Amino acid sequence: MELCVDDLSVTLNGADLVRELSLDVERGRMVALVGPNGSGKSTVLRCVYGALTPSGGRVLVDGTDLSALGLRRAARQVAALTQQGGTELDFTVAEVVALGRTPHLRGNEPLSARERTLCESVMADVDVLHLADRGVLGLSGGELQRVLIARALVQEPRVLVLDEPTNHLDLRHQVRLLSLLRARAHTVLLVLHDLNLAATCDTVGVLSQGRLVASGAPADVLTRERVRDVFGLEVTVVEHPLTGNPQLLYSLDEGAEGV
Ligand SMILES: Nc1ncnc2c1ncn2[C@@H]1O[C@H](COP(=O)(O)OP(=O)(O)OP(=O)(O)O)[C@@H](O)[C@H]1O
Repeated sequence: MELCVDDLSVTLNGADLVRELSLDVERGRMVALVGPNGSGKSTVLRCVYGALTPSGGRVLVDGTDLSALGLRRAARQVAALTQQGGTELDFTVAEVVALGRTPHLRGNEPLSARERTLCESVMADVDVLHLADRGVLGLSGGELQRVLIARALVQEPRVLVLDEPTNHLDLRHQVRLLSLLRARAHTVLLVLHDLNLAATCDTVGVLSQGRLVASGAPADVLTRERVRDVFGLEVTVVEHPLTGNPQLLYSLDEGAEGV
């Protein structure tokens, strides 16, 4: 198993944010975590990429407990796109992407020819190569998000952990990103709010109040009853005519109780 989240619990300031959560991601598979705001998705990811020490349980990557590794070695195992992943300094796009190679470099060692080619090809993949010489502070939200995704990809980790990677992306870039992750057979744990995008993943895990209340194939998990129970929303579930994945349809009338 590439990533094994084993009996994870997080208690902060007396609140149980994550409760006894276990989840595996096989090599080359994509697992989406979905759930209402505040259900604990980011907290789980923070434990996986090492920003938070769980109160109980452990995270294993390829059988190794990440907490036993130093920062550099851990960063070769897991790369993260976080919700607060921006930069306050006006580095160029190319410089920010190249920072993804830091865990693989010694001191001020320059990038090798292979690494420079890797950075360029990943920038082309996520459609930011044309922005290479621009300062990141002047980018649009979606452009910056794609730069940060590129930085995580060039890190070449075993496992990619992506917290709402489609945030800010237009529809074409959302689809392009998930297609790329799938085509390259990356091992991915990601948080998504769009349940129809989550339905394209191999496994969907549903969080509610810190508990994993369902996990499995999208068609088994994304049912009308579960969406009603967990999200409090009435949806109609139809089968995608081409892929067979479940697709959720909703109308504004069903969500009219206020936010
Ligand atoms: N340091 C903290 N102390 C107390 N509670 C916290 C702390 N950090 C997060 N929380 C709470 O933990 C809960 C889970 O937060 P988390 O960010 O994991 O949710 P999420 O499912 O990712 O939500 P969203 O969909 O809104 O991004 C929330 O209620 C949040 O307010």
